[in-house]
Amino acid sequence: MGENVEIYLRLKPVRAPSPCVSIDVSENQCVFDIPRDDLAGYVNNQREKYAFQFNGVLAPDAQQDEVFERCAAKVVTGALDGFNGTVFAYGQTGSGKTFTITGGVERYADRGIIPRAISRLYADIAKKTDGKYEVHVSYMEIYQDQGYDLLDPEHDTKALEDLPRVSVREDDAGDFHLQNLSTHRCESEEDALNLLFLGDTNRAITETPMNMASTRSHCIFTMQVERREVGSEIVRRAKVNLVDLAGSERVKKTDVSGKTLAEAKYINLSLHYLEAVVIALQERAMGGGRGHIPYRNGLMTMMLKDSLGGNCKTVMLATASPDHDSVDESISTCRFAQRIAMVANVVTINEDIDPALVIKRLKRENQELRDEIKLLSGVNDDRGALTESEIERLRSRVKAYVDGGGADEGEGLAADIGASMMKIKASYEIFREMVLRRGGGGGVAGVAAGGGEASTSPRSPPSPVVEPPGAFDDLREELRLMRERVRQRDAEINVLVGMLQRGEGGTRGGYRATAAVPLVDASNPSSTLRAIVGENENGNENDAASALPPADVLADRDRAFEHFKRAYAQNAGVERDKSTLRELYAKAKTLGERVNAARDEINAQKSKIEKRRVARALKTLSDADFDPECDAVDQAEERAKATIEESKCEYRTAFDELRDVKKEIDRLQLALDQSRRRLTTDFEKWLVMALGQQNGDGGPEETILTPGAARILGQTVVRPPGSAGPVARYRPLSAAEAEAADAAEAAAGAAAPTPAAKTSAATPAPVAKAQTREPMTELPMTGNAQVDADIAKFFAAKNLLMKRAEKA
Ligand SMILES: Nc1ncnc2c1ncn2[C@@H]1O[C@H](COP(=O)(O)OP(=O)(O)OP(=O)(O)O)[C@@H](O)[C@H]1O
Repeated sequence: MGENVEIYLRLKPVRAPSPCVSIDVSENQCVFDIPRDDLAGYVNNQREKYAFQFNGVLAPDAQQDEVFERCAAKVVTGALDGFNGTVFAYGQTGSGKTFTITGGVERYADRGIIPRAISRLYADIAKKTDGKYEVHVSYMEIYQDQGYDLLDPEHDTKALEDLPRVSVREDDAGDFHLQNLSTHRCESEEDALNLLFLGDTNRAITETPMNMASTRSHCIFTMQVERREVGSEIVRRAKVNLVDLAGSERVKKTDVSGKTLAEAKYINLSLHYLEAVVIALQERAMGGGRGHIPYRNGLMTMMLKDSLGGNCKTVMLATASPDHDSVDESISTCRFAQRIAMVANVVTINEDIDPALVIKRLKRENQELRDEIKLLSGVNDDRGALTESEIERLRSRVKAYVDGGGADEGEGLAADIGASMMKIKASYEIFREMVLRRGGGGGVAGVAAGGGEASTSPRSPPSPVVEPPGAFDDLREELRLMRERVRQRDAEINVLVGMLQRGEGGTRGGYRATAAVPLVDASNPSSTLRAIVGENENGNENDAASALPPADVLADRDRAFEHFKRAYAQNAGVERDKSTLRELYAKAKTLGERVNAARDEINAQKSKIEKRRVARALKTLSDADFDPECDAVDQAEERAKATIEESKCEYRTAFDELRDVKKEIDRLQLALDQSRRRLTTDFEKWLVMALGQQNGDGGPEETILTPGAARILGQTVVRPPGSAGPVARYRPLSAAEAEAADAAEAAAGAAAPTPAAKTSAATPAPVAKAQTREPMTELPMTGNAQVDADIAKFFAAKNLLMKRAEKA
């Protein structure tokens, strides 16, 4: 997609704006109307009116959020879609470039494009569900055409020379690569903001006294965004450059000498190179020029190669001061912007194939092909017979496959057989024997003894299999264990479903349907209760928990919970974790205060230095004899720098500690959440069992609950035909029954039962309702079509609830 660079003009608020400068925000125009008398000192004395057109004009009262939304937000959003982007500020010294790109330190609302871009990027990433995003950040300063890494964590920075130097390498395709510039992975917005703060602080304290109040260097903050789609080999990479260029004023006007002149020359030179690149691009856009774009001349132009004439959405923010003295510089800024607007970029999504994933896939395909070749050529099968252990391994694979039938087992079987025809045939033999013996053991004698040959020979018709004594014992035992496991799962499902329904605050506030629960080991009920509650602190079993609480405690869910919690072994650990968490919070608070205090101190010292430099700059202008080189060592500034240095150490130490504490808090909170969930689940199980046991009943197959007990559990009780008295047999409702119960309740206009936790055991309403229902028929599995359909419906409903429970 061909896209021209967008240009915006931002005027800085000044006390006395020149009457020569006017803007039309709705027309995006800025007009300089200069009386003929004033022309002598200005850029072109043949004209008196200059009108410049922009993509947008931001008036002096435009706020930082408007500037971000209009100029930079789309560039940030584009990066998430894989488009490179650059926003750069260009204008004379003091016109507001740094204020626009980085922001002011006084007010939160003054934060500039970089911190806002960081926040927006992470906020947008949080909303994305289409893949995994990673952000890397780098921050570089270019001073006298030399790059410096502002984010080097190793060095104790006192001067610019302390920072690592960045160099550029050009590859065969003419692309430039930065070397020795650190990039930092940022998991969160906070990480990225802290790096920005570190870079800004380094930038402030490495300014030389000769810099005065103006920035003599270019700064580039880069965010690289990488997106990987789940299950795809394609990776999208895009980078966003946020650039604060050095002041663009002319040397002759600033009338400086010595080191400042050298700096100004460098700045002018690099901006001159920038201008040369832009002019060459403009000529190319108009169909002329030599086609060569002189990016290679300077570091800044190499850095901006993609942004100017390359694959990048680029926005230029021209900043200008609308006061009388700055009119000529403002006109030249606007002229430069007009040239930039001619530059056309070709913007494409940066998608790449992730080589690691491709290698993995190719390796897999390769292996499959090798297997296929072996299979077709029978290479592997000229070896001897399968060994006993190979056959045993195959047997257990085949058995697992038959038992589980899941994808994993299937893959396991295929992986084990590989490309060996001999193993495939042996597997068929094992299948055959299993079918003939109905899953019984027995060797694959033919395979073992005769090897490949024996296994391939046609088999004689199956002879009637005589079951050897005890042949099925292990299978029966296995079956019994499996049934047991199924029953346990059912109990867990019921607890989950109940929790889900109560959590959802459904219309009825209680269990809709419940299966018979294998609640208590009939032979030793209290052992089951003990198993849930666990061992106490000393490693002894907890008798308090296995002892049933009094009936009135069990009848009140809240009190029952308190009873359970007191006895619950893991509760002591939870309480300990809670108190550790409280301590960690207090520690984090103190550390946070230390970080903020250090940050405030650094900012205060930074603005102190800035003010001193402004004062000295003014003195340079007003006092002809003042020599900035002689006044280079300003004691107060040196002290301020030393304080910044100390505060920086304090900031880093406190921040590192805070990060560690935060990680610990996150871990502990996760553990606590898990413990809380376990506590609730175990309580539900315990309550079901305790209530079942209280009734003096409960066996492996089903539990007898009184209607009151059922109500405490929040369950709907269905009275089977013929049952009478205070005891209700507790069994599943079919989906049809549940629907019928709903309809009956709605028709009766009855209020939904309150959540079980708050229902008193004496409240008869829900039970009375259950008792007045038509007696339901038991659900014998007789093959009766209607009954089977009901069962099927019930399980469908149960599965649905299970899925929702899992989701929840
Ligand atoms: N839009 C604005 N609103 C309020 N204050 C501003 C605005 N623009 C700039 N300023 C103030 O003007 C002063 C100079 O601005 P800034 O440092 O951003 O200029 P600059 O163009 O980056 O200068 P240099 O080329 O020296 O880096 C600062 O004190 C800044 O707070």
